[in-house]
Amino acid sequence: MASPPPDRRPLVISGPSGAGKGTLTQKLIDAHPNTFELTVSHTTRQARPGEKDGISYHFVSIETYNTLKSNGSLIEDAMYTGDFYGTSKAALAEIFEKQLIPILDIEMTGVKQVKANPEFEAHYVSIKPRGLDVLEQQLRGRGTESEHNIQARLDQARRELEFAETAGVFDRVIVNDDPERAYAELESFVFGLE
Ligand SMILES: Nc1ncnc2c1ncn2[C@@H]1O[C@H](COP(=O)(O)OP(=O)(O)OP(=O)(O)O)[C@@H](O)[C@H]1O
Repeated sequence: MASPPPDRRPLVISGPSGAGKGTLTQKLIDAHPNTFELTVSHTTRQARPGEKDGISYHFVSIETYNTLKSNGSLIEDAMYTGDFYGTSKAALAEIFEKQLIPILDIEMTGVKQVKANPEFEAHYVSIKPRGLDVLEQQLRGRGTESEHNIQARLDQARRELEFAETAGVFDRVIVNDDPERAYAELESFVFGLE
């Protein structure tokens, strides 16, 4: 897998929280650091232990977030279980300047916005969990979320799974039944090997 993907369009990866999209995305970036880079979103949510500002997210106040939104700095923005998340044009530009392919790990509201933007051409991949029960186990196992937050994420997951079925949105839906197999499918897809 030495040669870069022929298609340099950004990659949008979506799917319910806990489906493993973060892990699969990170694996793709770790395996191909000279090809892909994750866009760093702005968010109003609190940083979790171990998350670093400017690396996991740009953690900002609601005031700062609203300013970015109102001055048109965000290419997409979404509210997710009570917090705001958005991709700045600057975060994308930084990656393009390095001649790398941006990967956006975003939820469905954000996907709808970039999908509707004629100036933003991308590949769209949805990652699905094997089932909602598996998702629930993963969310609980992580131990970072409150019960209320877990329920909110599961409700959102149901909506995300329905959205993934919408014809014409995703170029590929990958079921994360086995992490190795799902990764192989993602890699083959993005490198245009199939
Ligand atoms: N800029 C953005 N626009 C829209 N959605 C975003 C953006 N940044 C992050 N998200 C989405 O917000 C959701 C919550 O992200 P967060 O990091 O708080 O939780 P998470 O449970 O760790 O997510 P995951 O397990 O899916 O990586 C995720 O589905 C993520 O894809």
